[in-house]
Amino acid sequence: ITFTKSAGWLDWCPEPGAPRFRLPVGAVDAHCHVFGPGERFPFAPERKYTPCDASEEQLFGLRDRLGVGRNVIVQATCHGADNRAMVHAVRAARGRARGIATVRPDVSEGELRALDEAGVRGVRFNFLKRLADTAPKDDLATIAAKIAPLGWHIVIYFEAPDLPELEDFFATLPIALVVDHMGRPDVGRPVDGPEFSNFLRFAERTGAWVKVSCPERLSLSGPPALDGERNAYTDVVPFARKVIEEFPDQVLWGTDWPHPNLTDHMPDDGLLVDHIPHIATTPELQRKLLVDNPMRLYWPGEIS
Ligand SMILES: O=C(O)/C=C(\C=C(/O)C(=O)O)C(=O)O
Repeated sequence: ITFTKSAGWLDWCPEPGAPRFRLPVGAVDAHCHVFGPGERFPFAPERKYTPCDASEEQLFGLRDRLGVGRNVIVQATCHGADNRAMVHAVRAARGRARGIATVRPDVSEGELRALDEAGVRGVRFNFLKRLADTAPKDDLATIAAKIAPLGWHIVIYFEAPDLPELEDFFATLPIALVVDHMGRPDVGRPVDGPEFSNFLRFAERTGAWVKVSCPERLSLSGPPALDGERNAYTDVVPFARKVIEEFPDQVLWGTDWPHPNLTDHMPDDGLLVDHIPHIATTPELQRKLLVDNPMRLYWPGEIS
């Protein structure tokens, strides 16, 4: 089977620059994906975009180039609930990766146990209509109840305007929550305005973990060419810095490689690493963000 990439698709950066910021040993890229390869792991018929191929070998090549130690590989919506590509990549990492799956409410206990044995530690609920048809809340609650005995958590991907309608449902879920990309705030609004304050209150209320990832998705000021500064994405910095300083023990970082559905530019992953000291401004905050927090969530048995 061959697949044609969606119109306007941007491939990931083939030669990311070496980061100036040295990641601490054992740093975890807590949000990344693999795509296919399509001829081996076909993309789902119900997908809403068709990506390029992005294999585990290429992901691990980036990991090593950036100085990352481990990965959390999140099932991409283009694969629907067919987790084979993600599971293959997690297994290929030989203990240096965990997985986040997509499952349907009729998933069996045996299927969940097999995913757990492979290194999966959670499922993702996606609320972006451009990515997937969101399952009814009853189905999501069914999935949450099924995965709770495994000690898994739920990764939630939503946009800031949708939080008020979703917040009470999220608060009823009986297991830990991990929020993708800070809940996608509108960084054109004030960081101390009602919208982001509402998000911070939600994180406080639910104890949710927060990924301070994807400045390239959220920025209105854009990549370095426009800013002229190495750290770029300067308009996202206050939001990420605020989350890190409010919840230093509940934040995670990720590259989001291979960066699906970016339209105006493709980030240099080395630049995304150089963004870190601008948002986590001390070695202690960097260590929590990059090592301590993701290890506690994904490799609790390996914390020395
Ligand atoms: O990679 C991301 O986290 C963001 C996006 C896509 C997905 O997460 C996905 O398809 O699974 C997006 O915003 O298009």
